[in-house]
Amino acid sequence: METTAARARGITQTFGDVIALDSVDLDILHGQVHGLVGPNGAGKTTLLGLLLGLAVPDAGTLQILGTPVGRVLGVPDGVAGFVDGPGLYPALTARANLAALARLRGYGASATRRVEESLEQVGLIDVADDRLRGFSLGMRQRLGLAAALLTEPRLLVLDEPANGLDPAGKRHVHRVLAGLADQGTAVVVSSHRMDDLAALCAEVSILRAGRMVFTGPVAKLATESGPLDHRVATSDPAQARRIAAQLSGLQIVPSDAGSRYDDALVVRASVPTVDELVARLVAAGVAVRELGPVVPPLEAAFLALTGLNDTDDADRSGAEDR
Ligand SMILES: Nc1ncnc2c1ncn2[C@@H]1O[C@H](COP(=O)(O)OP(=O)(O)OP(=O)(O)O)[C@@H](O)[C@H]1O
Repeated sequence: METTAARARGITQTFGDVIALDSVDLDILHGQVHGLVGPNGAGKTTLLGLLLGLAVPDAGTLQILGTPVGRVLGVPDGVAGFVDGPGLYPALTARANLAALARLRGYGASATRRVEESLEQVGLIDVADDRLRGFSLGMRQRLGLAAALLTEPRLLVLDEPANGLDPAGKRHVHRVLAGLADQGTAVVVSSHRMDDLAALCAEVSILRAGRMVFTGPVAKLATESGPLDHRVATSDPAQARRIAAQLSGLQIVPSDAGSRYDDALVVRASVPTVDELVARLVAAGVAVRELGPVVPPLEAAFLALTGLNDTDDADRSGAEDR
């Protein structure tokens, strides 16, 4: 089987004066969950829409499941998913929604099996005969995923599938997506937040204002952030500060008024320099009680690459999502 499920080269998409995607390259591999992340308006939905055949790019080439995408709209064979929320009928039950889709797609004898398996997979079997109208946002998201799974896709494209899900629901959906990837499906999911994707994705792409600022393995992204801020809580903060001040390549980060870091020291330094600080503290008899990055490395790389670390916008958008 071809290892690349989707390949984009130099994809550009404009809406009037707005350049939604600016010469974007992307490779989506079979057997992996690929995360697409970026701030509001970065171009995530536009890119996912292209993968789903909802639009054709103004420039560049796009190949999906081995077939070059031409100028004609339409979901390519073997591709399923949704952008801007799943399109479903509120007056129908979950089961009837899926049965209607299965009929539309002409699944014939395999329709019932596919409907029941999809409901089972997303954990909606117990509410399968409830009308969608009464469903929470998270349950609708799961039914949207079930609708995509009906087609047994080889490329699954989901715009913020964790939107509206509680932590247990999110874990469930993540398990479903990881299971599909294990069976060889290529899965693309978008999110605003790196930490949501870190646990799920082998590869990640970061868009900023229509430009791809990073695409590759998650492990590589962690090395992109440069020196991180580390919080160091010790038995003797004053002595720790004096020792830290003597280390080259280390910057002491001024604590905020009414600090969230209490009297712990916050230092900006590479990991080897932080290791050296710990060695010197211990040698001087200062106990290290807590040590860790203030922002996890992947989140820090995301914030640095998207420019969000200059403001507290990232914290705010995160709070909305949680
Ligand atoms: N149909 C459209 N008409 C005009 N402008 C559009 C259209 N679709 C997207 N845009 C613009 O293109 C840019 C990228 O939008 P897109 O929805 O792809 O971003 P996004 O990363 O999905 O954002 P969000 O996280 O807010 O969903 C934005 O500036 C948006 O306003």
